[in-house]
Amino acid sequence: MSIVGSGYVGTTIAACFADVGHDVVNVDIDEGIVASLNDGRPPIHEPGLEELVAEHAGERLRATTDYAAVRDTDVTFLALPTPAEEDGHIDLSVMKAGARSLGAALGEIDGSHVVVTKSTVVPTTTEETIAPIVAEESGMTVGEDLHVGMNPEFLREGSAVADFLDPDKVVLGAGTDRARESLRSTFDPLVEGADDPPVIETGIAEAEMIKYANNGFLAAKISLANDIANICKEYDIDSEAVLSAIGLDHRIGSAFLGAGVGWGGSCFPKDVAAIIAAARDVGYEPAMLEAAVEVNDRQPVRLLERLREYVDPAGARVAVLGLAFKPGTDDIRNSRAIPLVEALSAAGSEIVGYDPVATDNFRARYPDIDYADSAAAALDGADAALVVTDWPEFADLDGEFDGMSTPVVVDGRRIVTRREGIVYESLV
Ligand SMILES: NC(=O)C1=CN([C@@H]2O[C@H](COP(=O)(O)OP(=O)(O)OC[C@H]3O[C@@H](n4cnc5c(N)ncnc54)[C@H](O)[C@@H]3O)[C@@H](O)[C@H]2O)C=CC1
Ligand SMILES: O=C(O)[C@H]1O[C@H](OP(=O)(O)OP(=O)(O)OC[C@H]2O[C@@H](n3ccc(=O)[nH]c3=O)[C@H](O)[C@@H]2O)[C@H](O)[C@@H](O)[C@@H]1O
Repeated sequence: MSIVGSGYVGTTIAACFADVGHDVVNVDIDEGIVASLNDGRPPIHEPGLEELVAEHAGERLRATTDYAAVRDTDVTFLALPTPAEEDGHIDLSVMKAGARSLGAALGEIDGSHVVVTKSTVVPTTTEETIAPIVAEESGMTVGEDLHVGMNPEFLREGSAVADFLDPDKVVLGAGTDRARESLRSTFDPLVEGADDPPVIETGIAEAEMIKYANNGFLAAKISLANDIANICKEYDIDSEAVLSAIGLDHRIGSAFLGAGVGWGGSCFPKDVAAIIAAARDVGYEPAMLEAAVEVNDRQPVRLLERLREYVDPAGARVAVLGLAFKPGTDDIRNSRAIPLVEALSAAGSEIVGYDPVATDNFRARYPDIDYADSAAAALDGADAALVVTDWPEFADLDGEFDGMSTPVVVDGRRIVTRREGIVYESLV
């Protein structure tokens, strides 16, 4: 099989498919990524990925910048980025470029080929945008020698390999029997090795929509938890007690009820924005998803309101603890630290950021704030601390607070333990 795009998803699934016995070729335009993979080193950091790539590179796993490699395979997965445009709409420019290159390469084959969208795309994209481009460039005919499928991905950064190899479900969207058969045989060895996940065979647009429904529901679940936690806060009720109690109802479930400063990352924000924009285009105003975004946008504002109850940010030295969008990653895309740092800068604060692994990425975007190489150093002399990412090490902070000039700690993730000698305020 071929996998076009070798980023978070493309590399993870390539290594995992190789591990379950497939011959895999990764096609990426980035020569550095290709060289690194062929050397046995993954271009991204994910637990377990290094071992898999090292084991299979040069054997069942290889990488190339040359799309011609797809001709020796019978199925190609497109794992290319689908970012959001300024107005929230999905930006399909990279997908279209990939489809063009793929089609041009397929033009020279005799038999048939299956093209599967792995990227998150709004409903109808695969059939109405991707398939026609591949068909036009290749001269193939959809449903005859060109078969199309959609296989959404649910892995999380930080546990990508484990999530892919042991999924809650596998969704196989297919336009023809040939595409369905190809998806089945691709996933059979994985499904057999996993904990018997349900396999949902469905149409292509349904598969596309399942991905947005999944991410939209999870993002909205967090926002609803935040809404409830905000009410608790106003009543001085312990939101954790409330949320953990409702999580015991199996109809609600305890996952993704973590209230705090909200959701970020490379996917929830862009995917919720894209499905809202797509829904409006077809004449529906998705009020719940819009509210999920509104609540999420308010959480950092509320955190600063809490801070202002104790410290005037103008001229204050504020330690921002946690710059990554979630613990366990150096990814800062749509991190909640971003709106906070921008608002603190606008208010005239002197900001010092600290993150166990994401500092370099944050510094590249915000070179003008201070950075510390430990939480203790960030807290030293600070007038206030904002806790933004729930890194486990922040739960152990204790004597480090003694170095603060005024020990005000405003906790956006309810991770710091209250102690004598600090003014502790939680967001929720
Ligand atoms: N990152 C994640 O945790 C998840 C991402 N997704 C979805 O998967 C898709 C891919 O996301 P990521 O892997 O995170 O993207 P990424 O940005 O990490 O990787 C994309 C790769 O595509 C390559 N590329 C760009 N243009 C190309 C072209 N014309 N031909 C060949 N290669 C090209 C880039 O060099 C890069 O290596 C997106 O639709 C995303 O929403 C879905 C589930 C999880
Ligand atoms: O489409 C995607 O790319 C992926 O998006 C998310 O995965 P990811 O963004 O890696 O991270 P999550 O663990 O879901 O966290 C997302 C954000 O929600 C926040 N969060 C999560 C859980 C919670 O209870 N509370 C909460 O605020 C995290 O801090 C983080 O900012 C989904 O969980 C994956 O299933 C999906 O495949």
